[in-house]
Amino acid sequence: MADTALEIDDVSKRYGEVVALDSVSFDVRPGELFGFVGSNGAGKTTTMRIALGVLSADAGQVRFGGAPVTHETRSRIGYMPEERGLYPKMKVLDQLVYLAQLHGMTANAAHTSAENWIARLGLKERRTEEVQKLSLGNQQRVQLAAALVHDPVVLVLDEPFSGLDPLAVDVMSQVLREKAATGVPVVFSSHQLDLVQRLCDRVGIIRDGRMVAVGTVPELTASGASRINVSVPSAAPGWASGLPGTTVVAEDGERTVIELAPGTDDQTVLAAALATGPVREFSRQTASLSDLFRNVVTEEKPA
Ligand SMILES: Nc1ncnc2c1ncn2[C@@H]1O[C@H](COP(=O)(O)OP(=O)(O)OP(=O)(O)O)[C@@H](O)[C@H]1O
Repeated sequence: MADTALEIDDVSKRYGEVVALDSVSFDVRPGELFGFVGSNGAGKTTTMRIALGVLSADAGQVRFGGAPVTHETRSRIGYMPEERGLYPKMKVLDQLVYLAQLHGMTANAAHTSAENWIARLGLKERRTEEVQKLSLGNQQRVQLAAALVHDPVVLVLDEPFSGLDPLAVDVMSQVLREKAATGVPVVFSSHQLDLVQRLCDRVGIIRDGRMVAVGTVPELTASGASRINVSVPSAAPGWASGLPGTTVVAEDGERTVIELAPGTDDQTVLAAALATGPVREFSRQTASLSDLFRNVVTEEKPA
């Protein structure tokens, strides 16, 4: 089942009067790390639970490798639920071995895999401790191990980075990258947009149960306005005002931030800057997922 995509196709879900998902579609391609972002209550957990099959959709379909997700496929998904869900009194190693066997591994294979992930995730000294006695961050590492221990062909992780220290964030990031590099589609939700931008191949933004953007960050930010930072020490204040196709968004001492309307040639701005005297800095601001997110979640809703 390697090299197959996870497809969420036109999925809708209501909880009574609440429309949690309204025709949500996106796909997570083989080998891809896909970041799923949205405000609180936007519908991420609901989508992921439906993808896993622990919740049924009212309409639409989830497919893996082109076929609807079945009980068999489901057992090959690695899932990290938001509410977590380990057995608190079970010891780390026992728990992982048990979960791997539950997913169909032999006792030997389960043991080997559990020990591998324990080592990989820095849990060796904790392997015989009860999960409930671990710190939250370490519990989360165990939770990741639980999602990986049965060698899943798809990974669906609900906020795997929340509450992790920077070192654990690095470990988690590396593991997810490595897993994707083996051809597995990996989707995770997160509110840490800088991290999502750094780590993910593509992102999907959900708002009030509807997908409002799907693509790479450069694709999603390409059509919007871009900003440049200009530093002109000898310019008079207001030197940039009135340049066609531009808006001055900040002026702080010698530094001016100028927003270019789509299609505006930045060389016109450079020429105007040079006309004031020496130019110390002239650089484009990298478009950020945070800016894009703010724009799409605060836009007026379509009628
Ligand atoms: N069991 C439930 N019963 C009723 N409404 C629910 C239930 N679960 C979720 N909802 C509602 O469905 C919508 C989507 O919730 P969901 O948990 O999927 O959002 P989310 O994007 O994961 O949010 P968060 O970032 O806060 O985890 C919300 O309006 C939520 O209140």
